[in-house]
Amino acid sequence: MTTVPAARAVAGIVETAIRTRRSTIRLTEPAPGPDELLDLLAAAATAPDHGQLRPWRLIAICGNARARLGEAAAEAAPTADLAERSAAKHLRAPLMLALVFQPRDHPTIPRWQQLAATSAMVTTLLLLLDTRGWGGVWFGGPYPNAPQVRKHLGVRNGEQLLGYLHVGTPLPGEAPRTRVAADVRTKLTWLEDNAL
Ligand SMILES: Cc1cc2nc3c(=O)[nH]c(=O)nc-3n(C[C@H](O)[C@H](O)[C@H](O)COP(=O)(O)O)c2cc1C
Repeated sequence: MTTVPAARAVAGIVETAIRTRRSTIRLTEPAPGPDELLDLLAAAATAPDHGQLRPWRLIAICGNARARLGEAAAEAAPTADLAERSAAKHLRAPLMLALVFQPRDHPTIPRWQQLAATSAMVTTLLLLLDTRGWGGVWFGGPYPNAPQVRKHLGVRNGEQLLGYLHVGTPLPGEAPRTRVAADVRTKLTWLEDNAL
């Protein structure tokens, strides 16, 4: 006889948090400070991670440091217009978290698994921010591979900048965006063979 497992008491709350989370693009002050960020990061670091390699590090960029990073990114832009736009992007949120992937050479844990673990950590961090009332969104750039940006942030050889989390307070009065449910029926295949 098979029995259905008992759900943990937090099941409904966790599921609601996941189903209602949205990325927040329009952000304002304040943003979480260093103590809260470390606390959130400790929680996010519980995400699945083969070998607990934690192959990542974050760089928190706030205040005038955002404008200076914006200048470095602007240098990498191919046109003056894109330079201006890319510089402005660095001032959209009070806090930017540069996501640095640090893959290790490992005999049994390939790079792709380390990248998957890093992505799981970032996704968990976004969910935690959202549940605490902070807003956050993951942007891939601008120009994460540009030498100017890598040098400015001190991204070392072998490391890869996976973009930035913009973090802050959702603008007051913004209605939460509703989500169109994904049709996942074509995303799941069952293989079953009950033959004796
Ligand atoms: C690795 C990664 C990079 C992303 N880069 C961008 C980006 O550069 N620009 C953008 O508009 N959205 C980007 N997105 C998508 C947003 O972060 C966000 O997921 C999207 O706006 C959907 O919002 P939702 O998270 O509320 O579903 C990226 C997402 C991921 C996972």
